[in-house]
Formats: sequence, structure tokens, C-alpha cells
Amino acid sequence: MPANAGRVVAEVRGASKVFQSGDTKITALHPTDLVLRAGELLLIVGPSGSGKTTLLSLLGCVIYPSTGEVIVDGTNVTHLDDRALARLRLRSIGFVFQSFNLVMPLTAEENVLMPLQLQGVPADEARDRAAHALQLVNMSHRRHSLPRQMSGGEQQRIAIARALVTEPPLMLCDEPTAALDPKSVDVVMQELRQLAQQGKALAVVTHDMRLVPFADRVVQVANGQAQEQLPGADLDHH
Ligand SMILES: Nc1ncnc2c1ncn2[C@@H]1O[C@H](COP(=O)(O)OP(=O)(O)OP(=O)(O)O)[C@@H](O)[C@H]1O
Repeated sequence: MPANAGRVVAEVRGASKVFQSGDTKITALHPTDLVLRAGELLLIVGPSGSGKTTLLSLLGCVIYPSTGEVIVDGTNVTHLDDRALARLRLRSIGFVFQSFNLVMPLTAEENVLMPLQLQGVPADEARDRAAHALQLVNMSHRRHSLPRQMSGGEQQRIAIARALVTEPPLMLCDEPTAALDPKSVDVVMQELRQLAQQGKALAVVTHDMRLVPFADRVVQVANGQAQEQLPGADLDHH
């Protein structure tokens, strides 16, 4: 077990989100409490429009809560300005998306180098760290490939390497397997599981109930209400 296992990496305390569009207010998420610790993979499931992405966006410091607090990597983000929030995201959070979001004209290695270049890491050190990240997702042999020369599963593993190269304690994944064939789903989820075992905290939003066996904990969101499922509970299949 990694030394940091059990450390609280992200916490949502009574956080809610209300979106105002014209005269109407939409409560995307009712007040929610959630603690995410190092060493665990949390799955966030629920039907379309239920509030999953809103919860992930709060954890990701992409939006501010309407009420309550969000604490990431020891920092209460509620009162940070946009720039401080962006710095926190770059330092503490790795994002993985459904559509990989790789930069197409760049090689796998160049994509993984990008966050380090943004952080101003010296070139030699950056190359070593990118090589290590590619090794962690077993993609060293494809470092010179362009995204279009790789399968969806391979591209997602490069995206995971890019997310973890800055060594963030928190990784947030939005439908990371939605564009993948079943075999690649398995490979990608194994990679994410392994990262949890190495001490990262991961939250994964999905519609896909087949991912449940890879999770340590499952939170189900319905109509903006998040509820933690007890292990072995019979989950609604949406
Ligand atoms: N920027 C916004 N402005 C107004 N309403 C929003 C905004 N973002 C989300 N919503 C609304 O909040 C509710 C929850 O949305 P959210 O994206 O969190 O759902 P979701 O569970 O992630 O859905 P999906 O699985 O389809 O991505 C929805 O009713 C949505 O229309």
C-alpha cells in the first residue's frame, strides 16, 4: 500500500450548483458531501442530465459551487480567483476526457510533454518524466506515433500519460471509455486501477455499469442528488 493511502485529496462539503439561464434556475446538483482519498477509484454513475458532470466539474475546480465548499489538495477553492484556480488545476489535477483531446499534429511524446512545458520544467527533466509516464501506461514503443496512427485505446492511454506526467494527486476522468471497444475499455480501466494502487485519487464519470467492478466506491447521481452506494448494492442500470 502506498505511504499516502487514505490522505484526503478532494472534499466537497455541502456543495451545490445552480445554473441561471434567463429567468429560470436549474439546480444541477443539490448540496452534496463527498470525500475522495488517495489510493481509491471512485465511480460516479447516473442517467443523462443527473448532475454527474457538474459534480466532476466542482471537483475539477472548473466551476464554483453556488453553496458550500470544495477543497482540493489542501486548498479551499471557494474563494480563489480564476488565475489561482487555473494554477491549482495545473498543479493538482489531471483530466482525461472521452474524446482524448490529443493535439493531432504532435507525437505521443510531444503531447505528454505539453503540461510540463506549460509548467516551465527544464527540457531534460521533462523528457525523462514524459518517458516515465509513457512507461506507466505501457506506451513507450509508440512515443513517436501521431494520434491518428493509434487506436482509440492507445490514444486514451497517451491521454492518461499526459494527465499523470505532472504527478497530480487527483485524476478526473469524464467518460474515459465511451469511445472505446470492449478490449480497450479493459486495458484503460486496468491502467486507472493501477494508478489508484500507486496512491492517486481518481474519480471517473460514466454511464457504463460494466466499469463498476474496477471501482473501490460508487456514487450514484439522480436528479441532482448524489448518493454513495454500499458495496454489493444492486445498482440501477441506466
Ligand atoms: N452551463 C449550464 N447552464 C445551464 N444548465 C446547465 C449547465 N450545465 C449543466 N446544466 C444542467 O444541469 C443538469 C445536470 O447536468 P450535467 O451535465 O451535470 O449532467 P450529466 O449527468 O453529466 O449528464 P450527461 O450524462 O448527459 O453528460 C442538466 O439539467 C443540465 O441541463
